[in-house]
Amino acid sequence: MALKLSYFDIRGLAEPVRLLLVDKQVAFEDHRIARDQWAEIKPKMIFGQVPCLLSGDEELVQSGAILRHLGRVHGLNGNNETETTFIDMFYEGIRDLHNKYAQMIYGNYENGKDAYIKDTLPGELARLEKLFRTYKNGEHYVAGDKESYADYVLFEELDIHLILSPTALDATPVLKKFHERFAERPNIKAYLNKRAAINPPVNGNGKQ
Ligand SMILES: N[C@@H](CCC(=O)N[C@@H](CS)C(=O)NCC(=O)O)C(=O)O
Repeated sequence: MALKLSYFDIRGLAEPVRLLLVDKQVAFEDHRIARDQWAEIKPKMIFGQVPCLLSGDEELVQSGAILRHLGRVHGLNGNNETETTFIDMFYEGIRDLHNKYAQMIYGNYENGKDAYIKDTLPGELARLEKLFRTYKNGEHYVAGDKESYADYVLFEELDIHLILSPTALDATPVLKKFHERFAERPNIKAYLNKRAAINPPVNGNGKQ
């Protein structure tokens, strides 16, 4: 089934999807929408927004739905109901952190960045680290021995926070190790090297 992922030329909400597809060696067209094309494309999108994954002639939107779909199709969704629910719960927790990050990035970067790093982030990461240790003390993936869609989201979330603050993970060694391990996965490593040469913005307003 031909896949086409449409999004802006930034990392944003599409990057975990790209990471998952690259890691699983699923071929896809990485369609990057230029800002001046958006006015024409927006009305064609189900919710007027992207990312959008075109799978054959099926149009999938909402980043969480896209990730869960790929999770089911590629066996990245846990081995049983308990694991699947845990993975969903973990994903939603990351989304909550990402919403706080996005509020700061888009709404209050100049005045809010330092306070976000100092007052908001440590508690958020500590909670995620505690949850991450649920399975096998966090030595592998979100749900234990096998990767899930939430691992790609977690990796990207940690990665963008390291851009924001290079010491962000110093107080959460288990998450820090996960980030280091995940970056060494051969397909991810090759993608990260390729991406570094282009260095696309993380966010739509160029702040990161
Ligand atoms: N809940 C949606 C949010 C999608 C969203 O906010 N997309 C933004 C880019 S990150 C967008 O399309 N912005 C352009 C617009 O709204 O016109 C999801 O998770 O996919």
